[in-house]
Amino acid sequence: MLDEDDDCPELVPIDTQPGPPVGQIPVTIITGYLGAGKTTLLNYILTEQHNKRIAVILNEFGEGSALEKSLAVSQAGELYEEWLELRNGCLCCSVKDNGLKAIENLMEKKGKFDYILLETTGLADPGAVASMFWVDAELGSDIYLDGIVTVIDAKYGLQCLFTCHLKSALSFRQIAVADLTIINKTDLVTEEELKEVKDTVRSINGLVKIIETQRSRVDLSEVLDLHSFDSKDGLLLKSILTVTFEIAGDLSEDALNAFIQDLLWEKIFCNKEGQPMSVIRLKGIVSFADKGHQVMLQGVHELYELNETQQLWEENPRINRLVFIGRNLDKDILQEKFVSTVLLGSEKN
Ligand SMILES: Nc1nc2c(ncn2[C@@H]2O[C@H](COP(=O)(O)OP(=O)(O)OP(=O)(O)O)[C@@H](O)[C@H]2O)c(=O)[nH]1
Ligand SMILES: [Zn+2]
Repeated sequence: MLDEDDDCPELVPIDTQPGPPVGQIPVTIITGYLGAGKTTLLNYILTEQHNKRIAVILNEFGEGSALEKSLAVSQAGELYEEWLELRNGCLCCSVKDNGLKAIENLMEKKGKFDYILLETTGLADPGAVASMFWVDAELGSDIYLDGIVTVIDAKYGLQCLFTCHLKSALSFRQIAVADLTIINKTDLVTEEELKEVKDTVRSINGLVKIIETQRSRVDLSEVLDLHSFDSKDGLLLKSILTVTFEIAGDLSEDALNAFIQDLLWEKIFCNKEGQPMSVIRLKGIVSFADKGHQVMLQGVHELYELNETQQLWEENPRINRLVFIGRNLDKDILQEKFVSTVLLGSEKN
């Protein structure tokens, strides 16, 4: 719950739960199927009275501009736009990784924001976007995920939820991971139809908060600063573990590929109970002996990539930092495998 004092732009959570560290910036992911009213919601939020500097990131695929994302920033009430050129690979990972990079770049240039709103494309899986923020929080990012808001078109949104395959899977996931659902365009449906939509949402996500709107007009306090993940380990993150370790030295690139493939593809690593480890998200900075630059490891489910970064190791100690998020992970076992098979200079190399 937040202080609503108008003279106080620095809103400080006063709850007693272990919240995010002071100074971290909340991100709200706004998702929902094509045309549900996401942009309408963002515009509404930006023009409402508030004392926040809000950065909005639009991850949309406009006509012919798939390689660019528009970035609009509301500062002291005025809206200006800045175009960031972002390299764009696959929909899920590159878009969100670049999204985060864009935020970081922008903060460097323009100073910090109080709040970030990220509109995903109507075709995005918000779960994958969200996992990006968990892993970056682990790596000490300035940004934390505040909540996932899913906008639903009351008239067309769920119409074919159980008939059209692609759409249903997406809409289903968007609702399943939501902390808040906004059933929008209530002007287009009858009471009965609205109730049906609400029941469907409820059946997919029994815990989610539901708000009904026209033109996405919501009370800002219902959307921002939800702190959905501060104490959420028991819900969405249930049984999902994070393992982080740091190992000094150089790695064998071939051995690292083999290790990752065993982990992500073959799933041959098990925890002490014999359950196979399952990785949802993987990220790291690693060192290869023949490379002066740091190498970034990025993985989402079965996909991963290793890319040389601009960052030189120079005189910095070469320390590999790895973060794994997933189920049945065991730090001791993972680290032992990693050190014995991937690290150069260990017995097997
Ligand atoms: N009748 C009605 N139309 C609405 C309402 N809210 C939004 N719209 C209209 O719905 C259309 C889509 O709204 P957007 O906000 O662009 O939807 P979006 O989710 O951002 O769409 P994409 O980014 O293309 O996925 C626009 O023409 C809006 O004017 C509403 O409550 N009622
Ligand atoms: Zn939009």
